[in-house]
Amino acid sequence: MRRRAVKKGRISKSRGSSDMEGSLTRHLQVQLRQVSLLPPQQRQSLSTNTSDSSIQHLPVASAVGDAGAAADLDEKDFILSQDFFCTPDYITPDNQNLPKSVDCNKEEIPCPRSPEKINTVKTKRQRQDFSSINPVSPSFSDHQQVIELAKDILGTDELMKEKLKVNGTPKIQNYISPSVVALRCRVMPPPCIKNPYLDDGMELDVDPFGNQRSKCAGILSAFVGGDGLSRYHSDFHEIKQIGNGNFSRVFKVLKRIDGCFYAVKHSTRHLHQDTERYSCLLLNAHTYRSHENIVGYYSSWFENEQLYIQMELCDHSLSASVASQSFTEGEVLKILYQMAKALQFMHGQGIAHLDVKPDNIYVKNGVYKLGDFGCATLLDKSLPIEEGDARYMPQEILNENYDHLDKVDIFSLGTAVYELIRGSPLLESGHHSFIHREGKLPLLPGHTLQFQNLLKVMMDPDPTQRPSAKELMVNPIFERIRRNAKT
Ligand SMILES: Nc1ncnc2c1ncn2[C@@H]1O[C@H](COP(=O)(O)OP(=O)(O)OP(=O)(O)O)[C@@H](O)[C@H]1O
Ligand SMILES: [Mg+2]
Repeated sequence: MRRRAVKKGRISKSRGSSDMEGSLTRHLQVQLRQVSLLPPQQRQSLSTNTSDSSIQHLPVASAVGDAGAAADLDEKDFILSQDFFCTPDYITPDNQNLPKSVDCNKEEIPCPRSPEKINTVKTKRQRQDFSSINPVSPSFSDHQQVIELAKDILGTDELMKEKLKVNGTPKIQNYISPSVVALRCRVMPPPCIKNPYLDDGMELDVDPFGNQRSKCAGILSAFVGGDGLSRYHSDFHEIKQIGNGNFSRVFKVLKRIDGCFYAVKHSTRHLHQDTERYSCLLLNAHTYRSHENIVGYYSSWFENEQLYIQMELCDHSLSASVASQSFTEGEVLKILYQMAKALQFMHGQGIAHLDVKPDNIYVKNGVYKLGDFGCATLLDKSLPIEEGDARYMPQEILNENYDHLDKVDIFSLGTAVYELIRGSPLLESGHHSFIHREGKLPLLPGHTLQFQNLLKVMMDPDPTQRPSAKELMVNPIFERIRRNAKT
């Protein structure tokens, strides 16, 4: 099983018509495989424990694995948000999430478990909550705010019912209006500009909400503008675009509810099939791991058939530095050591990155982090393989030998480091890229023999001769870095 990438700079042998689907389907398979590795009792308990956000994808995965369920999923516009148990899903049609016994087409729905008294209390609480989370327009009363929003969202009949409820003299009792459900889903979290508990040194010079504070326009456009409900716009305030990929755009955003900055990647690929969507969500949760040298992952979801990934915001990637600065041996060794740590972690989880290159090595506060898991796959070759950038791929990959996928990452890392130390980008084809694949590295004047030998062995044409990430980390060349890390 193999796939070939179509990105610029990537190997581009035939992949049939499944260029875009390839990694996505593979993503699904990665997750399914992991799910199936769990013992049945554990799977059972996980799938029933919906309060644990880290495993919320499991029921979805098992649904995909089940043929009957899969057919069901085809028919429905199913809820795709990973945290679907906790937050409203903004792409799901309004009625999807209601209990089966509730007929969502009727405005007046009997609610057997909601006696009048409890309804009143709930209404009060909802009003209070809304008031406390509305710093955008503090002069607006909560009631007024709800009604104003409702005017935009609901029809007049529904509005009357809302008014009656809010006034505390409900004419219609034991009743949940779909309008109320819809309205609840449209409540925007508070725009917290800066999280007071974090001191990450990243502050905005200007108030990102600008004059929207005094107007309702901003908040309303986030609710009802463009394509309808948008989780992206209601949860985040977009600051600026910070990157452009082949199939993606990356934005610096401020999350309204916690006041922290994140990077959100919009995949510009349109994912029409449920399986494609699931697989994207699931792989992302699976591969972005909690490790100091791996770009942090927070969440992913779909809007308008596009995948959104909320990630840790980094300062920049190393590709920006290749042309502008040349690295000293000491700096490069630091990068090498930290990337070896990231790879040791990933390989230990049975995952190969397959696209290690300066572009995918990010820097944050002086710490190097491996990111972009678009080509990640399982080491045991049980999944299709999509190689990354051809310039960083060893010869065995070009020969379709996938026996040592972990060593492919080692070769790519060696090549990336070689490029950084050389201070100029590798060409897509030509003398240098050919030579480095043959293990005939030109000497690097001014650099220690120990360092040059290490690069040479990392880029050995025979993958079995290359050190593993674990072996790399204990190389004596990193002695000083290890000592410094301990102190
Ligand atoms: N977490 C992040 N923090 C800061 N900047 C980022 C982050 N992720 C991506 N970027 C920026 O966005 C650019 C594009 O990233 P992306 O991974 O989408 O590129 P790509 O690999 O070319 O895209 P694709 O995955 O579609 O092929 C990066 O080069 C980087 O400048
Ligand atoms: Mg990338």
